[in-house]
This record gives sequence, structure tokens and C-alpha cells, in this order.
Amino acid sequence: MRKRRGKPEPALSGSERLLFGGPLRYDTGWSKHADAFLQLSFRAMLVRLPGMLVSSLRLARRADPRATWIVLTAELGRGVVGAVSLLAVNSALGRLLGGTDIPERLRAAAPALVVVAAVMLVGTLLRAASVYATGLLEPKVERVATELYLECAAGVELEAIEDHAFHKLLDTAQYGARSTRHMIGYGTQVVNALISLIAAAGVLTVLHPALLPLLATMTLPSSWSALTNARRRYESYHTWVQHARAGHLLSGLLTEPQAAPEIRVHGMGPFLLRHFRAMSETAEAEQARLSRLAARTGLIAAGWTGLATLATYATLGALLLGGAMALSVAGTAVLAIRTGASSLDTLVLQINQLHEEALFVGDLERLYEEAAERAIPAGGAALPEDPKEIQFENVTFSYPGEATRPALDDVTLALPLGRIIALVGENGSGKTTLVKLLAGLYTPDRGRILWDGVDAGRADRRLLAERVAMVAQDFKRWPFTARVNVAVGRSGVPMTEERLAASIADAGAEEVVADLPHGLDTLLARHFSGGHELSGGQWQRLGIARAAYRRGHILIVDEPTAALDARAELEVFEKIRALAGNGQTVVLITHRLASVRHADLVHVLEHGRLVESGTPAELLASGGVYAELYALQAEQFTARIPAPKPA
Ligand SMILES: Nc1ncnc2c1ncn2[C@@H]1O[C@H](COP(=O)(O)OP(=O)(O)OP(=O)(O)O)[C@@H](O)[C@H]1O
Repeated sequence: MRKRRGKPEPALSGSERLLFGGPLRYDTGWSKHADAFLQLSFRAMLVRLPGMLVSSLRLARRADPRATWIVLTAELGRGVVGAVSLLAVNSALGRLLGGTDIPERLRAAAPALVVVAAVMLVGTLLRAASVYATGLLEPKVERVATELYLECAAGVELEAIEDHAFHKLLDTAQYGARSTRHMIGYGTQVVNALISLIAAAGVLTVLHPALLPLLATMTLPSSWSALTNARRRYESYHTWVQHARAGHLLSGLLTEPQAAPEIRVHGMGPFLLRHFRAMSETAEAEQARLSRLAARTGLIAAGWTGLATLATYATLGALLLGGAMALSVAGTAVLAIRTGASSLDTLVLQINQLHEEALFVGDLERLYEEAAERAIPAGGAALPEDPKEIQFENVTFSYPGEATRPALDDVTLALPLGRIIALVGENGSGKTTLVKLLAGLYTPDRGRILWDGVDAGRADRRLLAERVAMVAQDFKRWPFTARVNVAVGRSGVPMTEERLAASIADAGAEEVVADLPHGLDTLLARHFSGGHELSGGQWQRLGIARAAYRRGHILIVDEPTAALDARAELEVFEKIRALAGNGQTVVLITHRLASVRHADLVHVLEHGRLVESGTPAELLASGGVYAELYALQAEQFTARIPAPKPA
């Protein structure tokens, strides 16, 4: 970011330091694209104007070509009407102020006056047409831009979504979609003001060439003031966007149902409120700083405009007194100057607004570009129809920005298909990371994942995802009906009752559904009226039903029984075993080693490395990590509880 002289560093609030560990401001230099701040000079603004107008026009045509055509024609027409009206006024004034006989003068001026009235009527009609079509266009343009934005968010790699810099771009670009809507209105007004200005300037040049530079001098100060303020607002926005996000986070926490019990039991309400207030006050201080600067800039600009106006009218007076200009011409000149000054003012203001919106649209365009670069690649090699084995070959993977040891370190292992394979290891040993790589959510930094010899890194990612069903540890509890919560497992196929019933049976979730007040049509979101909440274990069964509904070849279950009671756990493992019996591969992550006994193969991970592989019996016999963990768990049931000390 370009440092500005005299720009004070925003104060760091105690709340930010305590809650978020430091100032919540983004490093704006993260993007490899052109720095938006460099695009804020007056020259850059003018250079970018045609591009801004063209990009608004392109979006508008995409959203509604007919309405775009109406707006353009109407605005062009209004400009022409303005010029004709000025010329007609000039002609009427010349006739009214020439000659001696008043009725004669009026008669001579009548046709010009009729023209003035007629063009005013046409102008009004054109304005109505433009307002109507702009109203049609704006929401459509916003929708088109928002759809593109959401497509980008849904289409990028998981790594991009987890990257804070990309997330910042997502945050700022969301305002770009709204800005595209405003750009239509501002764009229209720019076109209109530009045409009226050209008309007024043309008329002025004809009247006297000295008047044109004076007109420009009169409007320069307001341009400078508007541009300076816009630049400050945009700069401040970018510096403070993360802070604003944190403020929303706090207010969201105070109202969200998940946090409500803890807020009440731990009495966290006043704590969060206090910090919300402190964060808001810091943001208010920034607003006050901007307003102070805007008022100062406005005052300087107003003084400058006053002097320029004085000079203009003094010049006009001197021309009149010196006999260099007729009175009627001076009258038209005053009108043309007023029209021109007002058009120029509007033009500068609207270009500036357009420019300010364009900066946000610029963020949106940067997001489109960045998202295209980070998109999940389309196409690729086909995977074998019925593979026998998936082989991890020296796979190493680190999460972006994690400088310490890799989450997976040189892992080589085999996953024979059609079996139950368990992944075992202590917290943070890399089990979830391994299955995420298997599902194609991440790609290895080094090494390969081979499906019967075909490198998954080169495979069509869509086809790979087709094969996989996953119940992640933190699987999504969609705030939709129970039916949808199961059927989203494969939302691309028509929903059938048979498939739903079979998946629910496969997951042993019949009772969960039967207990719902409206069966499968029960809304599973308590914060909506008529909504219902499930327990953690009940949700887990629906999650498994969702994965069963997907009918992928490989079922990945990450901690499937964490929220289940002992009986339910046994039952769920029974169901998972039955699924494997159908020829489906099950990759199971669990800490309950008793449940691993039924696996065909166990891989044990430690600190991201594979330390043991084998059948449960082999691993128990070998006395390694698995055997040690197993013994620890078994001990918990057999160890004697120490007798209470005598009083
Ligand atoms: N999204 C992420 N971004 C950055 N680091 C991550 C991310 N997810 C996991 N890690 C890190 O990667 C390492 C392996 O995590 P992983 O979730 O694969 O372990 P795990 O064996 O599944 O653990 P657990 O048994 O607790 O679920 C950990 O050090 C963790 O901090």
C-alpha cells in the first residue's frame, strides 16, 4: 500500500487486542493484481472512465438488452434536447432584445419560444422513459453480478476458501455486486451530463471563446473535493473491512442460538456487549475522522469556487462594458454558464460516484480473475471404472501458511477397495487430512495418489467426487427439511422415496425420522417457526443416511459415533459393516478402537507419518502404537476405581 504523508495510523482498541490478538486490518498488498490505490488519481480516473462505462454497459446488456437500449437512446435524446433548447433560447433572446416595437419583438421570438416548449416536453418524456428502464435494469444487473460472485465462491478450491486473503476478497467483492447496480444509475447520469456539457460548451465557444476556460475553473474545486473524499472513503473501507467483519461477528454471536446457552450460563452477554461497544466506538472514531476531513476539504473547495465564479462574472461584465459582447449574447452566456456549470458539477460528481463504485466493482472483477485461477479444474483423465486399489505414494501435504511440520509427511499406503479400512492415530496425527486428499479436496504438495495406477491429481475432479461419499466430523447440518438433509447427498438426481427410505434404513435412522413431528418434511432449524432441533447423535444418523443416499463407491466416515450412545454406536458400526458387505469401500476414522476390530486393514498415523499398517490382530500382536492405544482404552474399563479415603 502506498503510504500517505500525515495519514494517522488507526488506534488499536483493547478489544481487538484481547479478542483477536491484534489489529484486525488486512495487508492490502497481498494481491498480485494492480493496487487499487494507485488507480485513484484524477488522471487515472479519467483514463478509466471509458472502461467503466463499457463494463457497466456490458453487464447491462447481459441483464436486459431492451432496457439498456431504451436508457441509452433516452439519454442521448435528452442531451440533444438540451443543446437545441439553449440555441432556441439564444435565438428568442436575440429577437426579444433586438428591434424597438415590443409586439413585433414578441412575434419574432414566438417560433423560438414554441421550440423551447416543445423540446422541454420531449425532454420530460425521455426522462420518464430513462427512469423506467433504469429501474428495470438495476436489480437485474445486481442479480447477474451476484450470481457470478456466488458461482466463483462455490467453484474454487477448498484451499482458496480457507485462505484469509481470498476470503477478504470475497468480503470486499460482495459490495461490488451492489455497486454494479449503482453504476447503471451513475453511468446514465454521466452520459447525460456529458452530452449537456458538450452542448453548453459548444454554445459558449460560439458566444465567446474566453468563457469556456472560466467555466472549467469554476468546477475544478468541487471535482478535487469529491475525488479526495472518495479516495479517503475507499482507503478507509479497505483498512477497516476486517474490523467491521469482527463487529458483525460479535453481534452475530450475541444472537445465534448455538452460543445462547453458554452466553447465559457463563454470563458472557455483558462481556461481549462491552467489546461490541468498544469495537463500534473505534469504528465511529474513524467515521468522525473522515467527516472532519470531508468538512475541511469542502470548505477549501467552496472558497475556491467562489473566487472562480467572481472572476467569471467579472469577465462577462468587462466584455459587456468594453462592447465586445451584445446584451442578448451575455444573457444566453449566463444561461449557458449556469447550465454548463451544473452539468459539469453533475458530471464530476457522477464520475466520482461511478469511480467509487467502480473501485468496488474492480474488487469484484479481481475476484472473478482470482477465482478463475483458483477454480477447481474442469476436465481431466478418466478414473478406472472399477478400481482395485488406491495407493498413496510418498504423499506430503502442508496447509497453506502452516510453516511448522507438514500435516502429512511422506505417507505411502494402500487402500484396497471393497474393504473396511480404519485410520487410527492421536489427535492431529493427520487422519482427516488424509481422507480430504483422498476425496480430492486438496492435492498433495509432493507424491501421488494413484487409482489403479491413474494419478488422481490429473483426473477429472468431478468424476472423482462422484465416487466419494463423506460424513465429515463437522458435516453440515443444513437448515432445511429432513428430506433435503438426506437427499443433498446427491442433489443432481431426482429425489425418490425409495432411495430416501433405503438410505435411512442403511443408516439406522428410521426412528429418528419417525419421531419427527412432520416426518421427513420437518424443518430442521429451530430458529424458524415450526422448526425442530435434533440431538447430536440423531444428526449423526442423518449424516450417515445422507452419505448412504449418495451411493458413492468409497464411503468416508470421520468419527461416525462420536455423538452416539453405546447401543447406537454398536448399531451404526453394524450398518457400516453391512454397507461394506455390499462391495462398498469404507474408510473409517475413529478413536474407539473396539470398533476397529472389524476392519480389514488398519493404518496408524503419528505426527503426519504412517507408523503401522496391518489387520487389527496383527497390530495387537506386534505390540506397537495401536496395541498401546488399545491397551490404554481397555484399561479404562478394567481399572479399579480407587476406594474413597476414610474421613
Ligand atoms: N484447515 C486446516 N488448516 C490448517 N491446518 C490444519 C487444518 N486442518 C488441520 N490442520 C492441521 O493439520 C494437522 C493434522 O490435522 P488432522 O485434522 O488431519 O488430524 P486428525 O488426525 O484428523 O485429528 P483429530 O483426531 O483431532 O480429528 C494438525 O496439526 C492440524 O492443526
